[in-house]
Amino acid sequence: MGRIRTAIGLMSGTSMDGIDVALVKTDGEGVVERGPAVGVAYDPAFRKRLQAALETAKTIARREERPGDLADVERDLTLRHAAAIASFLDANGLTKADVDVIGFHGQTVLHRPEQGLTVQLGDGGLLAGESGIDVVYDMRANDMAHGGQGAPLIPVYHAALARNLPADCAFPVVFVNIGGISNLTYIGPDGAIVAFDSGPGNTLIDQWVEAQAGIPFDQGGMIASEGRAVAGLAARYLDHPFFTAPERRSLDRNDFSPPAGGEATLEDGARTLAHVTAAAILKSAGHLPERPKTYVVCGGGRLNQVIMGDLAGLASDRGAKVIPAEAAGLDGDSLEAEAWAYLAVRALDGLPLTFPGTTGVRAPVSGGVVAKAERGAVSDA
Ligand SMILES: Nc1ncnc2c1ncn2[C@@H]1O[C@H](COP(=O)(O)OP(=O)(O)OP(=O)(O)O)[C@@H](O)[C@H]1O
Ligand SMILES: CC(=O)N[C@H]1[C@@H]2OC[C@@H](O2)[C@@H](O)[C@@H]1O[C@H](C)C(=O)O
Repeated sequence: MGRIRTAIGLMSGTSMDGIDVALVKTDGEGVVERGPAVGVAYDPAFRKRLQAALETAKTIARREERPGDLADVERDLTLRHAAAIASFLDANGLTKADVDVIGFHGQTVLHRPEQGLTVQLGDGGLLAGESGIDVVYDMRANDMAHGGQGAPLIPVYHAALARNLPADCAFPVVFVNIGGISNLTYIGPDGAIVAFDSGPGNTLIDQWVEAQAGIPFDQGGMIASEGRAVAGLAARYLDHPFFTAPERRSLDRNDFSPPAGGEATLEDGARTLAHVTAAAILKSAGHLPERPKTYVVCGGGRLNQVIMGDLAGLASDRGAKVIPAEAAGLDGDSLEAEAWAYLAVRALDGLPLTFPGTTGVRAPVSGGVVAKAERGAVSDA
């Protein structure tokens, strides 16, 4: 067992709905003690700025470029993370001295694995200075430099959690994260890990209901529950070459676009896209080495009852059961942030973050950049 550190993970995911903060005590290996967690929502104006940042980022050719107002957005984003840390510490009666490291994801604004390009806004040095805590950030780049897709990174944390699942979670187990994009991690009976992005998660639904009704997401799947799936529209998404590609690859939020306004009613569009989200996961799972027996679902999409209903139905047809993370004793909202805390500790100890079976990297590699609190210095982890 390695040294146990107290780490805080910070995740601003592809849904751009806010910052998830979670504390974990861990040795970066088998010891994982999950602590408090909180979600801090972005105000609508900042969410719009992030959405605009994705457009601006499309011109980036080298990952350090910050065209347009991206440098300002990065600073603002980082200061929001610093404020989230300050209020999290305060709310939990902690001080910076109680925390060894922060794992800082930042905001992905561009992800083009085929070009070896992935860009996360987030100034680790600024966050270390503001919080007074060492920060590990930019954890995707080293994987890409070694031939990986730069995502998903969460599988090594799923594998750690899989060691302590309730006895009724039969293996193979698949952890599914339904965020903006969905990704899955397969853990075989022998502990083998296979992981990849599995398709659009909530991003199409969010963009659809925003454009059609001016609301940010389909709470509980209420809108979808009043609609009917449009078969042709669903097929258009599920026939995307991504699902039949010989090699699994990671996705950019912009790889799938929402339907055009006239293609469905608000309800039918939401119903169709909820089905696409569920069916995409099962379609991608067809590339796994063995049929999964249990799906453990994390991320905001598990709160959409229509997605969950379709997922349960499709999985049951294949002899598998679907449970939300909470039924496995986990917290489906904070799991990604917990993972970034866990990854930061692994990075400090030089342990691999990614593996050939998770990102396609040539050999297991560590990663991340360390920004020291006291000196404002930055170095590779
Ligand atoms: N109560 C709810 N009912 C239905 N959907 C919800 C609910 N709460 C959140 N969501 C959906 O979950 C999304 C946020 O999920 P999550 O925070 O897991 O994503 P993320 O971390 O931003 O994305 P990613 O995992 O792709 O990086 C929201 O945009 C919304 O679509
Ligand atoms: C490039 C990037 O930010 N990818 C995210 C995104 O959101 C989900 C999916 O696409 C996954 O590949 C990844 O995040 C998770 C947390 C990961 O790296 O494991």
